[in-house]
Amino acid sequence: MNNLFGNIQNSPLNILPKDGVTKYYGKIFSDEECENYYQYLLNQIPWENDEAVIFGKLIYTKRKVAWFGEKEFEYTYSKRTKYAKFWTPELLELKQKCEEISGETYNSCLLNLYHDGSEGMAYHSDAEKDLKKHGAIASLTFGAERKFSFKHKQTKERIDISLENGSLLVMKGITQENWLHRLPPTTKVKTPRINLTFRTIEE
Ligand SMILES: O=C(O)CCC(=O)C(=O)O
Ligand SMILES: [Fe+2]
Repeated sequence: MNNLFGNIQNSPLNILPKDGVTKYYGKIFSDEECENYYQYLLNQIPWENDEAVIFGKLIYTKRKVAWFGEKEFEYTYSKRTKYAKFWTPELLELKQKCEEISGETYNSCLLNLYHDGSEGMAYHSDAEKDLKKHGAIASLTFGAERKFSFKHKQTKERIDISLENGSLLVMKGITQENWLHRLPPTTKVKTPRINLTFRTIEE
């Protein structure tokens, strides 16, 4: 069906049974686009690994991070204030693609580089005060396919999904209020995965 944005697949179903809306669009890039973006991100992003507090979350793992946005948004990093770097043309392309497909807008992006399955991210929700309340978060995956898990804060119900190369996942509505999510470590994955989460910062 054609709409404002061209030829977009039917909106996928909510993968959460209640208390939030999270949609998995599957692979949205061609194999060639995936490879080009993967190489670009791996080699051209100024990855940093250090302790950091981003959106109130202490980061102390081996995974690397980078932070971009439409302006120099600030965040606390090892007790120093760091500023978002301005979008690169490639990140802007990726942002626009997420916006077209999800029908939402974003003004910043946190990037994560997990070198292999030994690196992951513990259960958390992304609902810090700087983030727009109930704002959508669009998550892109390039590289290794990894499992991603949700856990309901009250019922402890779990939902697992596999995030494939070139895929888009969008969490929105009251998802962050009611569900935690994590990227579990695994011994099975030996290659890097790059994740981009597009978000909306409110000042
Ligand atoms: O790597 C992922 O898929 C998730 C990353 C994440 O949850 C975050 O950066 O807040
Ligand atoms: Fe998150």
